[in-house]
Amino acid sequence: MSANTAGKTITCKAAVAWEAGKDLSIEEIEVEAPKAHEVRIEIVYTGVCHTDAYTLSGKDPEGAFPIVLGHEGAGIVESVGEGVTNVKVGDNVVALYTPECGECKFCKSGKTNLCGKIRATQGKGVMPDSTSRFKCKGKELLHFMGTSTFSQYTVVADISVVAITDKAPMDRTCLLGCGITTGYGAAVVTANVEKGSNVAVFGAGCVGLSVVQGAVKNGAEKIIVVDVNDGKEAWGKKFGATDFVNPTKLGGKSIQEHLVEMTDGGCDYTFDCTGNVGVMRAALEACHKGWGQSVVIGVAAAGQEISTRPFQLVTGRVWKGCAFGGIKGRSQLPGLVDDYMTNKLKVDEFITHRQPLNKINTAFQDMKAGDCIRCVVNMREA
Ligand SMILES: NC(=O)C1=CN([C@@H]2O[C@H](COP(=O)(O)OP(=O)(O)OC[C@H]3O[C@@H](n4cnc5c(N)ncnc54)[C@H](O)[C@@H]3O)[C@@H](O)[C@H]2O)C=CC1
Ligand SMILES: N[C@@H](CCC(=O)N[C@@H](CSC=O)C(=O)NCC(=O)O)C(=O)O
Ligand SMILES: [Zn+2]
Ligand SMILES: [Zn+2]
Repeated sequence: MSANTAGKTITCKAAVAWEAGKDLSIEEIEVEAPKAHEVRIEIVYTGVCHTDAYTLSGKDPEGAFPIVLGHEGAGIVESVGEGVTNVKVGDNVVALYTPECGECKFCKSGKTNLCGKIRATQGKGVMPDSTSRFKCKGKELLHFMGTSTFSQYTVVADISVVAITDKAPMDRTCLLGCGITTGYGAAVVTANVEKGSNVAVFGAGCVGLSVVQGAVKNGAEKIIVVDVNDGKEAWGKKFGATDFVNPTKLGGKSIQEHLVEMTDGGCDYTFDCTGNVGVMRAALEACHKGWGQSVVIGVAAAGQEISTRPFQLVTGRVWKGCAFGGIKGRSQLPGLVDDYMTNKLKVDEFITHRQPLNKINTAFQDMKAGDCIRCVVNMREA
């Protein structure tokens, strides 16, 4: 399609979220050509993440409608706007909801993967020039997380995309656009789990299992998966967890008390991968006095707040969090793809469900079922 479509508007199918709390609607939409420093991508596969469902539910304070959701996508560059040098037509790419400009205060700090360059417009659902590239039935549609991967074609800022090898299958690399990278990075980059550590991972979905994978990579000794779903014990063990605890089966004892007993005083690292603020508190309080670190990864609903006794922090526990695992997408994602290609990073194992674009609402239902780790949507099957 690229030879004929560069510079022109493309009409394609997309799953449109017209309003909060309603199913997505498969529509023909118009996708404008990329402007300067923008890239138009044919999205070939996208994952569906709980954050998409969270925004669709209406609980995201930044959520606005109508919008094209989706942020876990892989595809092929169809055309580029003026001044784009980091990717070219035909490149296989992954869309990045955490961009990397390399020039802003955040990027230059060496302390975070959060890039400030386009965050304000991204949060408002528009491109960096404050306009949208999507239209449907004469109405403008908003962009989501700078990526909008639930469209067969999308436009992103050039700093929100990274080229990867064309040898890696896109139905797998799409998952590196969020869930796997988030959990793995949280363990390997954000916490930088030490060899021999005790680790507890609350919530064994795609994110939590990826934390387990990262903790194994860094040589953790004890990796305890905590989940209310007993079916997650086998999943945890498959990724290298050593223990499993169902917190609803402790006969009245709190999960933090149980973990402190299991680990001779508390965990060196804990991770919340549930988005439940009560779990976040338990994860902090399960940490070892003096040095235990708890990483918040889960996205809590609007209005929810975390709390604990300040004494927990006075006595040396550390509460922190991360987005996209602390991974810098343009610098570090190609390395993760290489790790996948050389069997150092599990990706295939996360795919439990598949759907075509025209069944994307079924993909959302799949995601909410207890047996789903990730559902991958084929965007060419509409
Ligand atoms: N910070 C970031 O950059 C990112 C955050 N997220 C967020 O991470 C969270 C996890 O995502 P997924 O793994 O895809 O979700 P998931 O729903 O597949 O997994 C969550 C797991 O937590 C378990 N769980 C629920 N309540 C629990 C409780 N009270 N105690 C113990 N376990 C409990 C569930 O049984 C499930 O196995 C979501 O909130 C998502 O929005 C996702 C990607 C990136
Ligand atoms: N918009 C929400 C917060 C949603 C959120 O925390 N998003 C994460 C990624 S979750 C991916 O599945 C994120 O990247 N956060 C950093 C950021 O700058 O948005 C709200 O307003 O609460
Ligand atoms: Zn996500
Ligand atoms: Zn930046």
